[in-house]
Parts: sequence; C-alpha cells; structure tokens
Amino acid sequence: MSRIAIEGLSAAYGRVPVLHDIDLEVPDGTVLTLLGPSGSGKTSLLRTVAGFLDPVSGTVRAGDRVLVGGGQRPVPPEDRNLAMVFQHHAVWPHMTVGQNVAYPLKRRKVGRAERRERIEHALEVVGLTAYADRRPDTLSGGQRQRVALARAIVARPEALLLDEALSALDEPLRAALRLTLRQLVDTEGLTVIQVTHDRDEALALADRIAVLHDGRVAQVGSPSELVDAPASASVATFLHDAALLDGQVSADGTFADTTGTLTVSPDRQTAPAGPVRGPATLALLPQGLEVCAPGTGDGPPAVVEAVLYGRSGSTVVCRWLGQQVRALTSTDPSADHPVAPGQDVGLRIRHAAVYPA
Ligand SMILES: Nc1ncnc2c1ncn2[C@@H]1O[C@H](COP(=O)(O)OP(=O)(O)OP(=O)(O)O)[C@@H](O)[C@H]1O
Repeated sequence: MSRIAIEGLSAAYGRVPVLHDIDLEVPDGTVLTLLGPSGSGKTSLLRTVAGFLDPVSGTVRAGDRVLVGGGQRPVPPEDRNLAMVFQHHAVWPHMTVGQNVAYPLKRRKVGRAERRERIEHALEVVGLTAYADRRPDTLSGGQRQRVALARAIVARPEALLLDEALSALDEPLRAALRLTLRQLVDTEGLTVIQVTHDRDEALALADRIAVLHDGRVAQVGSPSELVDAPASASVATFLHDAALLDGQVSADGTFADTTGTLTVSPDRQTAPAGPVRGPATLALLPQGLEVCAPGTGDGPPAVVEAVLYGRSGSTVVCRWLGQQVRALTSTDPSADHPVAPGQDVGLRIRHAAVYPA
C-alpha cells in the first residue's frame, strides 16, 4: 500500500466551493478518518481522492504517483488503483461470494492459480472462507459488507477508501467489523481513508482523525489528541457535545462568564489554542464536570433534565446558566444525593477548555 498525500486541495460543485485548501497526509499502513458534521465535505474529499470529483486546485499523490494536480491530466478513477467501499454493499447478487471477490482479478487478467490463492486469502482475512459458494442474498448484511471488503482488498489497492462503510450495520455487527478492519490494517498494512459521522467509530479505528468544518480541516491529530485538546470551540462541541459559555479571561487568568455568576480559576482551564486573555469562550466538556449536591458546586444550581445511562458511566443532562449542559459521571450519580429529572444539583468544573472568542 502507499502513502496518500493531499496538498492545497480545493474543490467546487459548479461555482459553489466545497473544499478549501486541504492539506492531509496518510502514512503508509495507517487509517485517516474524516469526521465532521453533515455537509462538512467528507464525502466530497473522498470522491476527489477517488477521482470522481476533479479539484479546482491542489494535488493528490499515492506514493510517488500524482493522481491529480501538478498541471497534468487527472488519472481516471479506474486507473488509480484505489478501492472504495460504500455504505450499501455493492456486491453483485448474481455471482457467488467467490465470483464477486474474483472479479477485480479477472478484469486484470490475473492467472488462475494466483487468483485462487488471493481469493482464498481475502476470504480468510474477512472470515468468510466457508462462504465462497454462497450467493449474497443468503448472507447477512454484515457478511455482505465483508464480501465487499474482501473484493476491495483482493486487488491489492494502494489505498482503501471507506465511505460510511459500516454505518448501515447494526451494533454489535458494526463493532465486530470495526475490529476486523483494524486487524486488517495491522496485518496487511492497509492504507485507509475512512469517512464517518460516528465519533466512537472514528476514535476506535483511526490512527489520525481530521475534523472537517465547512470544507476546511478544523483539526487533525491522534484520537487522544482530539479528545484531550480539541483545537477550537466548534471541535469541542462536535466531538464532546460541549456547552459553550461566553465571557472574559482577566489578567490573572480567571474566566468569568458574561452573567457574572461563574468564575473558573486558571488551574482548572486548559487552553488548547494557546493562552487566552480578554474575550473568551469556555467549553464545558462533559468529562470535566462533576455532579454534586446542590449548593456545593460552582455558580448557581443546575436542574436535571435527563439521566442517560451508559456502559462507562451516566450522562446527566442539566439546564445550567441558560444552556443545556452535559456531565459525564463514572459512578452512580445518585449515590450521594438524588439525581432525577426536575431535581436541583450542583455542577463542579474539574477542567474546561478555554478559547479566544
Ligand atoms: N453532487 C453535488 N452537487 C452539488 N453540491 C453537492 C453535491 N454533493 C454534495 N454537495 C454539497 O457539498 C457539501 C458537502 O457535501 P458532502 O456530501 O461532501 O458532505 P459530508 O460531510 O459527506 O456530509 P454527510 O455526512 O451528510 O454525508 C454540501 O453542502 C452538499 O450539499
């Protein structure tokens, strides 16, 4: 597989710009996930790499090969040696699983013996060895998506492009295929660009995540970098459902919200975009808020709107300072005091992210 490099890429649909000056690199054998709100340009970027949308400017390279840009004619999609897998499995219903997987090799006139060997390997790595003679309509949705994956990797593409490839599957099937994909990346050295709007999937699968906003890269980094230090208030909101408070950071570094009812000392702030003084936005991250008894928290009391139970803790949704605010608790929030809809609670800020306004 090959490194994919995207440089200065801008694209448009007719006269409407959709991507602005994108620079991204996907090292060989790694997964880059494109994450972002609906309409942020994820699919358009993937289509530009695949060759279905020609950029206005910029280049895309696979290894040393220029796929588009540099003043030369764009390489047509079928000659890019990239494999794409879509949300809705495009396996051919009239062919068996084995025939589906064989198709790209037949097109390339790969000899019979090598073909057999490569098909066996591809079916083995997606766990479908026993299904070679089955027709797609006798398979589950997850198995059909595995066929699409086997057909994509059998051709040994330079990179695999996944467009919401797991989104149509139910959990826990999606979780199982996520694991298969991650193992494929590690054992087969796949280079993958994946589009998803599923934040957990992005965090689980990616080596690096690029968050897109309005056709621009808002942040690119490892999953832990994105979780620990969202680069802007909009990334914090998108990734964490953070609530945003307007205010001021004074000379000593204390944040005070515009209502004058909440102050946050500098030791409880992180500043991922650099030190902040003056007008500021405080992002209240759910994992940085603690639910406590009324009267013992920061600022005025909050009113509980809902408690959402989760495997790794509950999310307590509150109305606080005129906003909906989420607090993630790792323990039973009602152990020390009642936490139920309509009840008053305190919210204590353990840490929050501050950005220039
Ligand atoms: N064929 C098209 N012609 C014109 N505009 C388009 C076309 N496809 C997408 N767009 C517009 O380009 C913008 C980006 O769309 P795109 O599908 O790349 O976003 P996305 O992040 O993948 O969204 P989603 O998560 O909803 O799939 C949107 O405003 C969309 O309306």
